[in-house]
Amino acid sequence: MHLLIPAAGMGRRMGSDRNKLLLLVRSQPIISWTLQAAEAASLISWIGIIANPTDWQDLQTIIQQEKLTKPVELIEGGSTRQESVYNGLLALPSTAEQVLIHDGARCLATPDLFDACALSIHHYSGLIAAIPVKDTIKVVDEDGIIQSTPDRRRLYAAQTPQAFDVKLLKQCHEMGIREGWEVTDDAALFEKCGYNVAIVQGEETNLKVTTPQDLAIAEFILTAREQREKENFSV
Ligand SMILES: Nc1ccn([C@@H]2O[C@H](COP(=O)(O)OP(=O)(O)OP(=O)(O)O)[C@@H](O)[C@H]2O)c(=O)n1
Ligand SMILES: C[C@](O)(CO)[C@H](O)COP(=O)(O)O
Repeated sequence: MHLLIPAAGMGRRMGSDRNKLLLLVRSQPIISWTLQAAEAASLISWIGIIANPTDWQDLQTIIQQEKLTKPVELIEGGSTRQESVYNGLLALPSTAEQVLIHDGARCLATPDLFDACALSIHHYSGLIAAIPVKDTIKVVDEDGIIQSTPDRRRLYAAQTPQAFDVKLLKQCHEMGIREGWEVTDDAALFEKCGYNVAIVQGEETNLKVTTPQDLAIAEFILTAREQREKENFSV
């Protein structure tokens, strides 16, 4: 299975002066954790990192340090996540029939989650990892006045990995370009084109590192994981 990793963001909400994926969590760049999970996922055979050429040298160094056994390609990013993913789709090897797309910023996704999505995409043409929302969600008008409270039992928070049939996703992106659609995930393009998108159970810990607070939470989760591994090893 081919994996595209959008990694060409600016990290504005992080307030960082460089791509946030190069910031360290537990002494390793965020993107390193993402790559380690992709390397450990047994069903991923090829990795495309979509990034700005200004970061390519740093990324090459990280790729070498990680000693990845899977082929990795660097692909030029766009000015939005949507554009970056489209560039990634155009750069896929012609043999790729299905693709997983996973935000570089979701560095806590487990190899099992990648594999669960890679397995399930054989039954659907589009799917996403997602978890039921825990809060009550309000829809507001432009003045911030609540208009409605959707039934929480029908609400899910979208994560990545997201997986799709490559030909269909390319068509949806091209339709999006023609129609001027601006969306924040690939599933939204699929939905707008009238295709079904299924949900695979995501992970509570699969947060997108977006703000400085998320960095601290990611650090905490990775420390707890390492501690648990040590305890299991010593038993
Ligand atoms: N032009 C862009 C913008 C975002 N991304 C990637 O899409 C993922 C999700 O985006 P987000 O977390 O919003 O990252 P940033 O765009 O860097 O953050 P911000 O919106 O705060 O600037 C990240 O892995 C990011 O690198 C991308 O490949 N190309
Ligand atoms: C794709 C995504 O991670 C699903 O939650 C999210 O939509 C990315 O959005 P962002 O606006 O780029 O943070």
